[in-house]
Amino acid sequence: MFLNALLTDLEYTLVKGDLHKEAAAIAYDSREASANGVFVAVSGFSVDGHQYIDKAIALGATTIILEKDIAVPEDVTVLRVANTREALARVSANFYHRPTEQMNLLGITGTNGKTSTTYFLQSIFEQTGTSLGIIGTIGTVIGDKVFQNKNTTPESLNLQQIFAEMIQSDMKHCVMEVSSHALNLSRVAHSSFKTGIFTNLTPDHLELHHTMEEYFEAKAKLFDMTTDYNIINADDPYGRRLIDRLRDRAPKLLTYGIEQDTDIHAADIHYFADYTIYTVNTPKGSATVKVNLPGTIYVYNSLAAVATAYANQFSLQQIVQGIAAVEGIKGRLEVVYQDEDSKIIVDFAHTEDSLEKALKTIRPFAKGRIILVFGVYASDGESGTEKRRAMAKVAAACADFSVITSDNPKMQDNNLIIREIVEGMEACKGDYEAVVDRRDAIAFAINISQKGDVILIAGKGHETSQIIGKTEYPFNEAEIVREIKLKAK
Ligand SMILES: CC(=O)N[C@H]1[C@@H](OP(=O)(O)OP(=O)(O)OC[C@H]2O[C@@H](n3ccc(=O)[nH]c3=O)[C@H](O)[C@@H]2O)O[C@H](CO)[C@@H](O)[C@@H]1O[C@H](C)C(=O)N[C@@H](C)C(=O)N[C@H](CCC(=O)O)C(=O)O
Repeated sequence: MFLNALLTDLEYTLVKGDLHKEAAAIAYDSREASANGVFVAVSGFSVDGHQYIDKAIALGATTIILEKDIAVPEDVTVLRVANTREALARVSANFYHRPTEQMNLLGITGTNGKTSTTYFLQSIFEQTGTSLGIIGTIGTVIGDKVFQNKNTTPESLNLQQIFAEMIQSDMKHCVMEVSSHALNLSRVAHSSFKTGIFTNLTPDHLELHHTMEEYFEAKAKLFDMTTDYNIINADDPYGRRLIDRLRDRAPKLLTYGIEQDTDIHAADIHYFADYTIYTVNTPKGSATVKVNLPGTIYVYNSLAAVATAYANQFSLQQIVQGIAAVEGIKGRLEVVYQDEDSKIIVDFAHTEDSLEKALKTIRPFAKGRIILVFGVYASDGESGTEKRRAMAKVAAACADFSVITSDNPKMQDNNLIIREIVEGMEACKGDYEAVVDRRDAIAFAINISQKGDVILIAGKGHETSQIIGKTEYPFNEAEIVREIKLKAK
């Protein structure tokens, strides 16, 4: 592509150089720079990309987009912009010929429920033989091809490349989990969303957003980017604020919920240990929905999928068939071991709200005690301490016994993290044991369990690693449980 075409709709100042030249590739990491390419210098959280401009030039970059006053060699074109992350999104979309303008892009945001909603949706789309691409926590899915992303919502350059690959594979529909980080850091800028979906908002990522208000405003940005529908959970207090904001403006608003009077409404809900049945009422009629996952959480997540599929013109029959066809979701209240005496469940719950909901879902069907294995993943600043205490409070209130352990301590002081959870537990007079090594903690929980007990291992869900320091160790909880059980026989 020619550089001047790449710069279409980008606001910039030409510091020096020629625009009538080739722009063969784009890089935001100097180590990925290549011949005749464009290097976009990003001021990061840990380092400043501007200091790697020389390295990018050495690897062949001939155009630099920057936001600071930096001296760059003569023969290189230099463009200055106000925000390089935003510029990266613009040139990346241009480079891949604005793929989202040719597709039906659905964006889901909210603290919890994003991943399972994408899985319900994928199954509904499959009912009509329509393939739906997925970008999210579990990775990117393009037909049979599945690969991991560094982030839940990838950086704009990677994202536009994924969209282009979807278009090339004739995949015209894509559902994407849109994180608040992505919205704040322009990763999804210049992507055209047909539909935006809001699940809920509870405390998380406050090390980046500082306050719930900032976190909410980050999420709310998605609903200024949509063209066809905004789909909102009306039972969530932040959802109701969004509804008030979006009610009298385009695009169309579709609400869902159980408690409030909503467009897509669940009633007559029957909960069972492994599944849930409810009636969904829509403006076009009612149907019975069977969700093969227990608890209110999955009523909400399946409702989000019902509303989205409804907005996308699927029939109620296709919708209920699609939801019933989902047998389970990896790491979402996943029963990884069960015999006559015991049940062991792995779940991604890693916020106080999701942990409480998971424990309350299990409680009515537990014949014995609930033994919870959990930790709190590394997070910076004061919100870390608050979160550790809050998680301990939930554990003390909703589980019978807790095994406090590690969850991706990364570079943080793991003993401090565990000590603060223990302090929270002591303050609430919870029954607990601290076992630093997560594998030992799981073994301990299994060892003390008695007939009828349910063990919930919370935090990692589908994840298959434990990050200690800078090293990522393999850690597959389903396999670990089976190994421990096998040894015990
Ligand atoms: C806090 C945060 O979001 N950081 C993201 C950010 O990194 P950064 O800007 O701090 O990068 P940096 O290391 O300071 O480097 C700055 C620039 O210098 C460049 N560089 C660096 C070294 C070098 O030799 N040459 C070079 O050019 C880097 O490529 C970068 O462009 O931009 C990177 C590129 O997009 C992201 O991968 C990175 O995500 C990190 C890994 C991360 O952990 N992010 C989390 C907090 C996150 O985004 N989570 C959300 C939500 C999760 C969920 O709830 O599901 C997500 O979407 O994943």
